[in-house]
Amino acid sequence: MPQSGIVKYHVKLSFEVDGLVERTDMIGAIFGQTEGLFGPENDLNELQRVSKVGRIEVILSTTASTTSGDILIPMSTNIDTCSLIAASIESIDKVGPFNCKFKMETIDDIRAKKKDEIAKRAKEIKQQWKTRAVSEGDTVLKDVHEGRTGKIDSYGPSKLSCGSGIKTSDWIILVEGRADVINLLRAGYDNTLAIEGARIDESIKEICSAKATVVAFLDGDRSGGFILRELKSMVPIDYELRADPGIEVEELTPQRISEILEPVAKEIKEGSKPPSLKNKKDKPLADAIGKIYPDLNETLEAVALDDKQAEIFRVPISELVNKMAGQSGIKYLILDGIITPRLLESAKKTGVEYLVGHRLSRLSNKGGINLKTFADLEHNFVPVTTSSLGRNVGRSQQSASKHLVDLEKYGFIQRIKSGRGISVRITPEGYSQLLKISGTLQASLAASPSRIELQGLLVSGMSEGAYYMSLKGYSRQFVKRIGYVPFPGTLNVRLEEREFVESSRQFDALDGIMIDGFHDGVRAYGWVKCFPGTVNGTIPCHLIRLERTHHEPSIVEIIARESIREAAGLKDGSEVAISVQVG
Ligand SMILES: Cc1cc2nc3c(=O)[nH]c(=O)nc-3n(C[C@H](O)[C@H](O)[C@H](O)COP(=O)(O)O)c2cc1C
Ligand SMILES: Nc1ccn([C@@H]2O[C@H](COP(=O)(O)OP(=O)(O)O)[C@@H](O)[C@H]2O)c(=O)n1
Repeated sequence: MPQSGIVKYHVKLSFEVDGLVERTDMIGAIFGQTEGLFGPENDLNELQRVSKVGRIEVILSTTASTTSGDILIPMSTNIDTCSLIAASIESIDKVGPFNCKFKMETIDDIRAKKKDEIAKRAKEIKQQWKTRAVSEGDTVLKDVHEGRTGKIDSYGPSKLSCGSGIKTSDWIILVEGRADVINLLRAGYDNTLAIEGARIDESIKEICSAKATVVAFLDGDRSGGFILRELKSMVPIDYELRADPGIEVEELTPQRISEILEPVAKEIKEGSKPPSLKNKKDKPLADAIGKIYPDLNETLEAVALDDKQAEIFRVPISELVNKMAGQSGIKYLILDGIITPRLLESAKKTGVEYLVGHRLSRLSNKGGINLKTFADLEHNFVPVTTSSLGRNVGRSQQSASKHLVDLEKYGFIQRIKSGRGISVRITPEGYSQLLKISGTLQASLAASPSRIELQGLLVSGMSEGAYYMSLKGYSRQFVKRIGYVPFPGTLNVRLEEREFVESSRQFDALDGIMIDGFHDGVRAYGWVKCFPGTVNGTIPCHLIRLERTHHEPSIVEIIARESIREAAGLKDGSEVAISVQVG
């Protein structure tokens, strides 16, 4: 085979020799008798030297007195040279002392053959991919719509494109256009409605208000953001989903759609299950408690009800024992607190039948009173929306939703559907995990260091630091807030050890000196958080954390009044120690 270049042609010849010969005789005849016929550019020896002809294969078979066989010559020249070589070999009439005859059989175009193979394989891949996409779609379809298949349809007076399932599904996905509806149908979602243009149609408001859950799934570009804002001002959106940055929903693969939508679909579907009481007999009590729990929760008060569930009194728990003394006719006593032995005793004396609170402290001798917790009655759930939860923890709505699913999987929370949204509560297992975490946090905060020390190696980047640092929008603020115009650039330090990378994450939660992000009319620039410190013990600097960066977490960036490389005589690979003041 040619060493370099791609084999383009296989030149095949057959031969017959009137005598017994070996491979080397054939090769010798081919090279020897064609040499110099048509100049170096068409000479087999020369062509092989420049790797345009590969190793010549000779396949021999012999009889008692003759030899025949085939020759295969891999070539990467043009077809003219191939033909010329074939014709030259056909002109050979002697191998050693024996007469012979060569006959050109074929010139195979290897690239064409390869192309055919590639095309065949491509068809296979496409077929497999299509099959996979369809089966993925089917799974989602089965999970989400319990077997319904969808087709494109239209909705309302404006004939908005939609999936055929929007009328019957109790939740709806709002997308931007018809192509998105089609793409979501491919992925198995038929409860999709295209808003078609940023102006929100009246009929959209109508259908949304009739659905238990409304999901917005918009393009990952700027206009997707605008549409989302507009939508949110017109209709209540329970879940805000976006395609990946810069990508449109119509461009997503079925697999990606499923990754984005499935957790939400699952949550909606699971959330639709009504809460199940441990004991069905508690239903009337649970209903009664359900009416007062939202107003009682987190008030630290107690409410007493008579047998018709009418309120007798409502007092702070601290006054409850005194209040109960001498009371009669209390059937239900419900408190936003723990049922203690003292309260139990007092309730017994008053003739209370049902005593309900958040938890029971160690109690013995119930004495005929029905003791219940809100958890027993499914009433200690807190309503949440995954978008607000995401906002609170600085994550996307998708990841908040995924976290809730995971927390439930581990048994730390329970979720139920409530009204338009979901409600969650922490399980005893979740509560004990929280206690553990809070203990660890308290211990580490008590020992919280006043400096964070990091070590790493100096590395170069893509010279973007200098550009950003030179922008007026930043440099004006730097002077005001850190007291100097920094050297244009950032010194990148790669933290080689995991413990330093972990330490550096603390900066994200710490307050630093803020340099605000800004907009220059064309694009937005992110914020910068600065922490004062020193490099290698002497050079004053600020470690910066950026809202937007292309660096991975193992790289920290340092700014200073001067060039740190020059001041400390550093080059790529030099060790850098950073000491940053915190708190
Ligand atoms: C003051 C400052 C502001 C920055 N603002 C942005 C920004 O708005 N968007 C962005 O993508 N990167 C921003 N960057 C980050 C750079 O893109 C980059 O991640 C890094 O800071 C410098 O890269 P380099 O080491 O390859 O030069 C900013 C960097 C600095 C120093
Ligand atoms: N205070 C500073 C800031 C940057 N620098 C260096 O100045 C150069 C320009 O910074 P930059 O952020 O544009 O470049 P890279 O970090 O992308 O290589 C880099 O070689 C930095 O390491 C420095 O020596 N001292």
